[in-house]
Amino acid sequence: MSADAVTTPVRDWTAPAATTPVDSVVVVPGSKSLTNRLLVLAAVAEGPSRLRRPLRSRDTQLMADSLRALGADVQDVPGTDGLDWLITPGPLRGGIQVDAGLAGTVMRFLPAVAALADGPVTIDGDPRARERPMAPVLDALRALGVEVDDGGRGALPFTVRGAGSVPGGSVTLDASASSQFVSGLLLAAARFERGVVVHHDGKPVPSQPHISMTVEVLRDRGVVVDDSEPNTWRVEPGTVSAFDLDVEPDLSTAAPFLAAALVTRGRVHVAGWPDPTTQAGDGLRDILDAMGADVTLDRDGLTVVGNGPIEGIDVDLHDVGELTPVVAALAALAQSPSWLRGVAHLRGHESDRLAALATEINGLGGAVTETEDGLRIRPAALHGGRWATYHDHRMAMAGAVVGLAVPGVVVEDVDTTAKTLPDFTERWAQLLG
Ligand SMILES: O=C(O)C1=C[C@@H](OP(=O)(O)O)[C@@H](O)[C@H](O)C1
Ligand SMILES: C=C(OP(=O)(O)O)C(=O)O
Repeated sequence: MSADAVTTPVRDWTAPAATTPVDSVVVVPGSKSLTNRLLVLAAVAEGPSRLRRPLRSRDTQLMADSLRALGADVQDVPGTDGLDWLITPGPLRGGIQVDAGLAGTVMRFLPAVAALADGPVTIDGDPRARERPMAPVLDALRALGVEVDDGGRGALPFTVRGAGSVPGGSVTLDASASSQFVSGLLLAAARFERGVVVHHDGKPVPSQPHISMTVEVLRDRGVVVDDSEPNTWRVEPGTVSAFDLDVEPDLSTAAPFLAAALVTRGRVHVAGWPDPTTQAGDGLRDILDAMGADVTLDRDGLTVVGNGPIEGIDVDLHDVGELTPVVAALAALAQSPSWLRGVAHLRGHESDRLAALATEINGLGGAVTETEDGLRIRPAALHGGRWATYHDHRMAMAGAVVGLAVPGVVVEDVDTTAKTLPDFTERWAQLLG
């Protein structure tokens, strides 16, 4: 959808209340963050790559479509479990427009790739995407020798004037609003003439596991990355090796399903939980344990059992911000107060998640106070009502979690979950049997 597109009718969905404890084995699809990183790397690699069990969702389709427009051949091929992606890199071409939708990974990862194209690449997205912070990436690209036209907005839409090559070099930016600013520069930097040295200067960078993920996927492709100095990342110029690999399941997508074990005092097993992993969602193990669940990781996967009331939690979510909506939903159902801290940057996510969570939980009778960088959530008796989702997949999933315990929660525009999980409501029905 472009910012000017006509909006389609939305589907409201009454979240099913659980009448019995859930007891379910859940298979979640591939990680959004890994799929979109690997698609980018495949498009700048030295040969064809195969992505097995990739996530197929709005965010990853937008990335695949954008890379096709840029000249990569991205084919659907039958895999062992659904369709794989076979990506053959081609000369990167300009003279195109691409749609980032509401995908942070597309809007922040593509500009550096577009800079390698042989002409202008215009990137736009949903209306809300135009409000998401973008300026540090565009300014950094300019400092690295790339021409970017953004009409002075520092936001979508903008045009990267690809010149076929990027000089690269050293750049300082403030990545306190999003780790994706750093990841987006590093992912394409091996193809810059001098590589890149990125320095962060500002409040701490959020979502550190996502930067570790970027560094790891680059190193696994033979790219030399030095992250030994705090807040500095150096990528040497060189080639990116082609690959053939399985995408790990998306652990952040697992969050609402695991939360259901606590809410219903049931049991949920997520198959194939990777260990070790750089995914932020792995933080769920400690968070759910602290909220009163029994959490067991073994070679088959992760099992979460809810045996008693949900405990409130005092937690800094700065590194794992994308878990906040589901943690807030659990906190709203807890028997003791919670304080979710360190997530001011969530105001620039798909929605202003702090405002959205406070508004929606309070709208059901909750007791939530927004702080500058988080939420204070006190126990309160909740009642049914409408739950607005603000085009935010994780708001919809948080509404589903609340609805397990509170009959009559109507999640507006539930299909916004297509950003990362197109068949969310079917999977939720399966979870509840
Ligand atoms: O690089 C990535 O794949 C992501 C980084 C994080 O972004 P922020 O650092 O903007 O929070 C995370 O919240 C987002 O869901 C995915
Ligand atoms: C912040 C998120 O997404 P994006 O990749 O669009 O930033 C998210 O999925 O929680």
